Amino acid sequence: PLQVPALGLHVRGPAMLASQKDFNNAVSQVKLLKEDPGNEVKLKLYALYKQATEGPCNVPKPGMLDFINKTKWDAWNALGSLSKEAARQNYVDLVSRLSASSESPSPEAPAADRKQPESDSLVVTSEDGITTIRLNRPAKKNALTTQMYHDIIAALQAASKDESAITVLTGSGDYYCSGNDLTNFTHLPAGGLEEMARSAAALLRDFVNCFIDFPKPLVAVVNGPAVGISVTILGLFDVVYATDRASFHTPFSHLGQSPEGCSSYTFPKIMGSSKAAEMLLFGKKLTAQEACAQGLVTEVFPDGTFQKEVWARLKAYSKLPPNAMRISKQIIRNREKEKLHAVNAEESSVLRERWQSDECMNAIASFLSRKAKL
Ligand SMILES: CCCCC/C=C/CC(=O)SCCNC(=O)CCNC(=O)[C@H](O)C(C)(C)COP(=O)(O)OP(=O)(O)OC[C@H]1O[C@@H](n2cnc3c(N)ncnc32)[C@H](O)[C@@H]1OP(=O)(O)O
Repeated sequence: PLQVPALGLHVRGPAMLASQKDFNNAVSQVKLLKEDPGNEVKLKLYALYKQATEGPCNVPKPGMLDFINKTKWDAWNALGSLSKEAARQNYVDLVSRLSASSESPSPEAPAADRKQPESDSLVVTSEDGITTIRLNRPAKKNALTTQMYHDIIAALQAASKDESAITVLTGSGDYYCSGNDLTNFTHLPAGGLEEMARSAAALLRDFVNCFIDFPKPLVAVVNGPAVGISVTILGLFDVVYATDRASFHTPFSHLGQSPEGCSSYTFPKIMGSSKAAEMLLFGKKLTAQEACAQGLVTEVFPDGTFQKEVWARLKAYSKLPPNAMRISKQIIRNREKEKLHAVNAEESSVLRERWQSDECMNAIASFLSRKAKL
């Protein structure tokens, strides 16, 4: 069979083509799927549906800022001159594969061990004197949604007042965090791009302020690669433990953006101005060992023993007198606080402008249409 490269679909001979009735049934079946098939598959379904019902893409390309319609248009347009009949067949085949996989149980794990369905993108637990805030969107590499920024703020505020001695931020799955969820920029409010940038800058400022003001020892347990804001705020943690699988990447220029999380101030202080510039201007990705050598990471552990070693150490530290730890942190942090708040305000206001720039819009559109990866 011929391949339609962008979507990996097959074109069959006429004898095997699905009827209109099969197609109508498949359209109804999609609504009954038990599991959300994810955006990429939904985009395929959309494109095939349009091709099957209207033929090759025949509408003007939406504007650059109209992310969602432009992504849909790209998917439809990528089907080129695929015939309506072949598109119908591919749609039916895809729905039948989706229905089969949503009905059969996952073979990976025995029932007793299987992970419960994710109900929440952030999980907060308190045990052994440690409050753990866990980013829990492993399928999206723990990218931070707008709701997660709000939830992390609330979790930090609660942790600052709870009984625990130490607070930890970590991630579920193979990533620590892939930074800001780039689809946050596609939900344009009534006030348009300007209003989106204004409210995102206000939220960013509140979010970073919570890290600046956090009164107890704050530890990052970096369980895998870290990108963007999840890297920059590490400069506001007290201790950063990383697996040797972790990497540290701040691709702000690639995204038409600029540094946040006070990194324009903390990174040059931590690693010197030229190493900081290589990361923040040129997006140089550091290995865990490099980040440790440059002072951003406290200690690197082999991935195989990472969790065991780190948690054993944190449990021991959590038994130290909590007031002494708080007071020591205050002395270390207090003389810097005013400066950090000023830096945060400036970075947030520069980003507010950046988010409205063509450079930024183009970079995000490019990610969303999956033409580019870091
Ligand atoms: C209040 C607002 C404050 C804003 C503060 C600003 C912060 C700035 C930043 O944080 S800049 C950094 C932004 N992050 C990125 O640019 C990372 C983008 N992601 C990638 O480049 C890659 O996904 C990867 C390198 C992290 C991982 O690549 P890999 O091939 O291993 O995995 P996938 O690409 O297939 O990813 C799996 C699914 O996860 C989705 N995803 C990953 N990261 C993000 C993200 N940052 N935003 C949105 N979605 C993300 C990816 O799209 C895949 O989803 P799918 O399975 O539905 O396709």
